[in-house]
Amino acid sequence: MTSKQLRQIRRDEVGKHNTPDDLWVIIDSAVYDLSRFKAMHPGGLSVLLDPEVAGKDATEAFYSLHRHEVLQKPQYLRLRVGFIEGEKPRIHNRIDGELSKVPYAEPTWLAEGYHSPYFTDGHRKFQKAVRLFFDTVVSEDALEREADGKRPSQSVIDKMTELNMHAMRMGPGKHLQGRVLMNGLVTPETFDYFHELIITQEFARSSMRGYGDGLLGGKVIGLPPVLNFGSEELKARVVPEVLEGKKFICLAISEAHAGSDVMGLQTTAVKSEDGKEWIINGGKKWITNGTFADYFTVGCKTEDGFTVILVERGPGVETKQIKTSYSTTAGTAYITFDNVRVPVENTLGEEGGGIFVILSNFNHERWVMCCASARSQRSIIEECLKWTTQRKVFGKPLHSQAVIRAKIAGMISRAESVQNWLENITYQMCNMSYKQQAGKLAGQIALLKSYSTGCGQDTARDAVQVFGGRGITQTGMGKFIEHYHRTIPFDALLGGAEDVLADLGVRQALRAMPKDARL
Ligand code: HEM
Repeated sequence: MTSKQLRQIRRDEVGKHNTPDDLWVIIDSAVYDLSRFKAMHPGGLSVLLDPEVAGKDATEAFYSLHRHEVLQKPQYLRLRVGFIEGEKPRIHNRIDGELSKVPYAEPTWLAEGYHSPYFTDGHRKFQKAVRLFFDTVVSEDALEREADGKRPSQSVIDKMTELNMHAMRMGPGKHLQGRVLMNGLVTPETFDYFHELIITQEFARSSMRGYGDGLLGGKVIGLPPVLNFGSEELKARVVPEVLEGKKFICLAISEAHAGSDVMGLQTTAVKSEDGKEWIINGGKKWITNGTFADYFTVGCKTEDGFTVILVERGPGVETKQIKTSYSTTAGTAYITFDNVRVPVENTLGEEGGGIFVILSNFNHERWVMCCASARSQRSIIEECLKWTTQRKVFGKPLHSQAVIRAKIAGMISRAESVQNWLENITYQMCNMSYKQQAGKLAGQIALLKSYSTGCGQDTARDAVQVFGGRGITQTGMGKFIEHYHRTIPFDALLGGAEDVLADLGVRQALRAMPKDARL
């Protein structure tokens, strides 16, 4: 039935349909005929026959138990028979491309009436376009792939290519030259780290963690060594097809034996007798996008120490799926290299200089993770504020409990502090060379990464308390809380474990201590 055929109905007329065989309810001004659906209702029959529900306005009861999206599903939309005379539905969830009006659901630079020293109107227009793109093109695929565990659809990757989004996700730089970015909303010369932050944060807003990584997270960390340390010939061959979403790349460093301890890696690369090839043997574990990658940026033990080499999928390369806390859409892999022969021209940076290649990659990688972490925490706050408003306990909204408000206060304070520190660091990045960033920001970024994922873990724990059993249920009201709580430990590991990073930040500070400083 189309909306044109829906009737205008008086409230007293609805009241007459209050029996098991003739059962209507009002939800947000719309009238639903549940007569045939009642037996299939996942929440059971008796709740629908309650005298406060059957033939009555059940808006409040409905929203304390269901997400708005339930009513948007075609099979339930069909139950709608009309609208109450003179009334219009008012309730909505996220509106495509629009900013949320829920307090703290947006960072202050986007919230009405607030100001920012960092973001311009150009950034705001860019954000609007990116959000609309994600809401209308990516979100649905994110939900579907997260559910079926398949990699993100090629159609989404291709649409991102049309906007040059894969290239923009690599940050500002030469790789943007000659490209039309976001239909011309920003030029390659003016694209800065704040634009990149916007893309990453809009991305994280989908709250589908496995999909987020599946949507070429491997490229964000695996391609920079090629861009920054590959030969011109290698770059000309590899970079365009990766930035066009035709081939996929991942970063393969961690192993079953070693993670943060990069120098303890055991995959070896030995030169062939004629010196023209590397022969690689070993295994890599927890490699994001590894199951579908065509290229692997591999950390190897070599005669001179540690060397990074680009390996192409071919004989001797085998990838197997690893099931982690999040969905297999991320393509997390266990990879084995069995006498894999690679031309020495695929060496990235100096032979034996791999640690420099990896370290120089870490700052940007961790900063990207901070962007995502700050945004994910905000989405959880939005969920908690909505839930505690619509959920009634002891006849009052859940937020009438001081303990609940105290938890939300902690969440807001953490998310705001992470975002504000992040914006400051981003501003420094915009005004520093890559080398200056390495010197001045490695410690700051490591500390922020450690701090933000720590905040995320606290927020996940508190959000579960706020949602109760729903916070550990994969469908229904708390589904995003369950997802966040299940996947947040991963954020705290990748790019360096929390404690290791915090320690790195302090060690960097100690290195910069003036020799003559005394109490
Ligand atoms: C158009 C009307 C309705 C539809 C389409 C509908 C649909 C659903 C669906 C799909 C669920 C599964 C939970 C989820 O995934 O969110 C559910 C659960 C439930 N529904 Fe409804 N429902 C409707 C009206 C109502 C009303 C009026 C009540 C009365 C209070 C009610 C009470 C419940 C309860 C108690 C549950 C179980 C909730 C839980 O497990 O937390 N439903 N409903």
